[in-house]
Amino acid sequence: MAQTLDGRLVAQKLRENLAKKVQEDGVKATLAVVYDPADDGSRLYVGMKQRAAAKVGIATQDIAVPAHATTEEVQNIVHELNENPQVTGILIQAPLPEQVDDATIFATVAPEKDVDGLGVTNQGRLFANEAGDYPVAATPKGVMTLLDHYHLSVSGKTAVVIGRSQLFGRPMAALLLNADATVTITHRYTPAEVLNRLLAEADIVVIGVGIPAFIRADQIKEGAVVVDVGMNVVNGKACGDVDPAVADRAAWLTPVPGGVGPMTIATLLMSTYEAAIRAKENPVQ
Ligand SMILES: Nc1nc(=O)c2c([nH]1)NC[C@@H]1CN(c3ccc(C(=O)N[C@@H](CCC(=O)O)C(=O)O)cc3)C=[N+]21
Repeated sequence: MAQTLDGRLVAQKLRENLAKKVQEDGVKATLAVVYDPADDGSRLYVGMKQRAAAKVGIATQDIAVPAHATTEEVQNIVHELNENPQVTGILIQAPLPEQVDDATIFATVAPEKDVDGLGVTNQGRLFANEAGDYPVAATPKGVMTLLDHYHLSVSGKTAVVIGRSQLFGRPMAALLLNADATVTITHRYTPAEVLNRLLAEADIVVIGVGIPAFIRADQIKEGAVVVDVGMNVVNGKACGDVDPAVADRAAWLTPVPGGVGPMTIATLLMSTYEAAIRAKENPVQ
């Protein structure tokens, strides 16, 4: 039976440490969250982020995108937040209304306020494995923190990332590569037999495709580490992309809920705090 990678527990520790630091440093951080209020998931997750931020002493400001806003209009909202000295961090909650190009909006966020690391400057730094402090997408960074907490080294391991989004798959693969794993990214055009061949060899599998039970136990190598980034609702209950029976073959598995989700939120808050500290140390002239 797989051991649990308990994201809820680790995230709670991270938030407790962060709350102490925010208090000691007296840093004022304000996170602006730009989101689509017509998206059920976004309303739920934005509410969770606000409550978690309030508990650690980070202020939030939520900006609802009007239903018919154009990409340019949302860019203008972001420009104003970029110039607002009160706002230390900006999160673009995906997905925005469908007529808005998410990637263009991510790229509009000022790099020093881009706390989810989704703009081209910060993604470029990540892909170049640049040294130094810069924000990295919260979900994949949270996955790395969780693996590290359980002393699961990725160096020299074979990793398969399923999904190639700007939010998850691409930065996940970059982080694993930067940590010296041998990484393959698969996606919707990867033939099933290729995926199965790769999974049979994978020491680490990280999946985020939004399809319940996409991965079954017989596809996984015995003793693998399986990280489930999926966030689905089936019969009113949260579930991931991994069939629960995977626990019979994997050595380690993240639950849903209680795995990657809480790590994402704790990581976002830490990145928001770090951006506010950097802003204090290097004020923009
Ligand atoms: N720029 C951007 N960054 C994101 O990080 C981002 C985003 N856009 N858009 C949407 C997704 C989704 N997301 C979640 C975060 C936490 C939980 C979470 O904590 N879930 C709870 C369960 C919640 C429930 O019960 O439904 C858990 O897994 O335990 C879920 C989903 C962040 N996202």
